[in-house]
Amino acid sequence: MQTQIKICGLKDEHTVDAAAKSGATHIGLNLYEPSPRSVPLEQAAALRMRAPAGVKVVLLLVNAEPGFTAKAIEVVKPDIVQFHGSETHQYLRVLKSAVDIEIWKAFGVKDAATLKNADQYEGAADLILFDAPAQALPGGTGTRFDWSLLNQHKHKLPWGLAGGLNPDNVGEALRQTRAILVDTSSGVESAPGIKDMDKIAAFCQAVRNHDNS
Ligand SMILES: O=C(O)c1ccccc1N[C@@H]1O[C@H](COP(=O)(O)O)[C@@H](O)[C@H]1O
Repeated sequence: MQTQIKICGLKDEHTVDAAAKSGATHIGLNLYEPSPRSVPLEQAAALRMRAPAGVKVVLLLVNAEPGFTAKAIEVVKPDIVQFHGSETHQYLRVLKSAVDIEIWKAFGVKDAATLKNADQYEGAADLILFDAPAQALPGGTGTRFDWSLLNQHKHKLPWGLAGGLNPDNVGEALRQTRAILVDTSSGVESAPGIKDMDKIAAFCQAVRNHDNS
């Protein structure tokens, strides 16, 4: 089975096109203003329209107000919303019953307790995204966590891997974790917030090389 590939933090149509052409299955649009990868709502809506059929659009929010969340979903019409803050399973369960799109919840993995906490999101999220712990930003840190923790846990939900993935390490990450989805942002950039088309292509190729090995 092909690994799903999410390229996150796209800000313009050229990088959306490059990600799609390279074989990304998902693109991420970031509405978290403090991030160098954030885009205004209107730009996210325009980029959503640019994504070709077959490429799923993931809207990234961090502790957004419920009113803004509802507006963002209405304006952008994403396939998926990725919550990357401290959103509770109770909140996401209510939201999930009200919308007809996938809900993803990201966690910064410190230790085994993080993975147990993620299990509580059964029925509240469709997929868990395991990322490195927050630093100045809650994500997009370019750092990894201890992948071996993932193999020591009996997961209750489908999960994907994020955090410090790049073209050079994603093959090894997949060998070690057998993740069904990999997600990268800073690992395919030349500077914070500036995507590098060659790195996007190399990342996708490395994933496909793994899939075909
Ligand atoms: O990318 C960001 O700036 C960001 C900001 C706030 C929350 C999440 C963010 N990105 C997500 O974090 C993962 C890991 O990033 P990286 O590959 O380590 O740079 C990324 O894929 C996004 O889903």
